[in-house]
Amino acid sequence: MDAVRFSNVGYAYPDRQVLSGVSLAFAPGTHTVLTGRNGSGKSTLLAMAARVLTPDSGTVATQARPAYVIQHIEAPDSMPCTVRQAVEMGRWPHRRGRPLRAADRQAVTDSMERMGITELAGRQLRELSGGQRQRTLIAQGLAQESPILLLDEPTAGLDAEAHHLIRAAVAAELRRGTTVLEASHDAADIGRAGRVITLSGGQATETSIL
Ligand SMILES: Nc1ncnc2c1ncn2[C@@H]1O[C@H](COP(=O)(O)OP(=O)(O)OP(=O)(O)O)[C@@H](O)[C@H]1O
Repeated sequence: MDAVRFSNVGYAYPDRQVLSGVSLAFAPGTHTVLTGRNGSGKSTLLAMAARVLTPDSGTVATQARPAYVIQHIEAPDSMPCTVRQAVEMGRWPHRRGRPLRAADRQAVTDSMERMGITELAGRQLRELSGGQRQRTLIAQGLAQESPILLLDEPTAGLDAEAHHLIRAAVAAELRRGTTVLEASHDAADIGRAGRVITLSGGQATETSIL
């Protein structure tokens, strides 16, 4: 069974058609980078895999509920939330309303460590830099321990250390069999992927890797 499958998927925002008849299948444990110009539909495709958006036509199937790391988050002043609490949100799918258990706390602690944000645990999200917030979002995604990880430009705007930590986290996820689907413009990220798909004009094209 495929980890993620798009079958003849189309999607339009009110004023523009973004994707038309896209069919793609991703085998379990594979690493794919989605690339293409700004506005080509990478985020839209990932959001459909995460079930945040519903395709206008065609179907999207996933073997499990994916962990989805969006590109940016707003942290309004009126919303108090520490870094640790934000990462704990990644455990919601496991908890189904029950209190946090030792295994949940361990997953949260490990994910913060993997993203180098342990020292920030008690800080409010609104007090963080953009890069620190991005690390927090990725830690939240890792804490979900889903077999599918969707990353929307995870390294954009981050320093070299964060870049390295994210690459190490992706490599570790692949070793444990996670399917990783990542949007990126970064040549080094693209070079590391097992498979590269370019979006353009609403279509997805496989790019051969030499
Ligand atoms: N909420 C929205 N309402 C209307 N149009 C939107 C909305 N979100 C995205 N779009 C448009 O849909 C197209 C695809 O956007 P999308 O964010 O999927 O592209 P992307 O490939 O991820 O771009 P980038 O590289 O800039 O992140 C763009 O033309 C964008 O302007």
